[in-house]
Amino acid sequence: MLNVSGVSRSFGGVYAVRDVSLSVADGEVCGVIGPNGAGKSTLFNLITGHLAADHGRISFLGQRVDRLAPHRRARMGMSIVFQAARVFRGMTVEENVMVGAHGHTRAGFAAAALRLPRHQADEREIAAEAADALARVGLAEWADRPADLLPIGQQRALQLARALCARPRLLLLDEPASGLRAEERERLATLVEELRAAGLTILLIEHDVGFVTRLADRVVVLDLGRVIADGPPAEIRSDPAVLAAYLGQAS
Ligand SMILES: Nc1ncnc2c1ncn2[C@@H]1O[C@H](COP(=O)(O)OP(=O)(O)OP(=O)(O)O)[C@@H](O)[C@H]1O
Repeated sequence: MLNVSGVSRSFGGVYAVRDVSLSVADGEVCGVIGPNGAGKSTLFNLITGHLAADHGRISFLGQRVDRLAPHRRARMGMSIVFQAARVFRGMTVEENVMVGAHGHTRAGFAAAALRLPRHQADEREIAAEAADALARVGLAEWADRPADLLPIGQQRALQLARALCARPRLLLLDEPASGLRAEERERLATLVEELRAAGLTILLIEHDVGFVTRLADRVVVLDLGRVIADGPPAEIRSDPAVLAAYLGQAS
């Protein structure tokens, strides 16, 4: 579904991501881990289109996308949950999720924002989808409350519901567990497990190694911008190069 091939990106002559290749198969949960400064966020932004690569190719659903703007990649079915919780203030939880659905309706986001008549036919369909997505992430009873009153764990769940509303082929999660308390993290892990069981393809970039090795079918490890390991979680946990990279970090 996703193929990253020989991708590099440098800042001021220093490589943040260097000759990175990885692929994500249909229905797979792929985790990307690595110590601080390994290049995880840079790689994530290269895949979503928020950063341009200096070299290499990125293909999605068999089509080259590395020159496409983020919204074009989103239209093709990439849905992102950003690390920083972004909820629209002054909107309810349900309205926040409905925003995610406008990309694939006939009238589209502009018509929705301007409240054009043709948008109103879409509105019922979107509301039903939003309700469905909220139920999926366990937020159904919060639907009518102001989104900015939600605790951080539930704001993350709201973002997930918004991403699901866009009917993603590939869900991209940027450090979804960061800033969450233990029980919120546990709830999020359960949610990702449910999405995985439903067959969704997920790329998960994460600091928390335990979180990733629990959820991912395959784990790619970055260090100093390069891939140092790629394999099933059990193999990654005992890989000497991975242990050395994390030990180097701790010392
Ligand atoms: N916009 C930028 N300008 C200059 N240097 C950058 C920029 N973005 C990233 N870097 C550098 O690239 C390297 C990789 O950074 P990146 O944020 O991708 O790593 P990371 O694995 O996400 O780190 P962390 O876990 O700390 O978030 C770092 O050395 C960082 O300082």
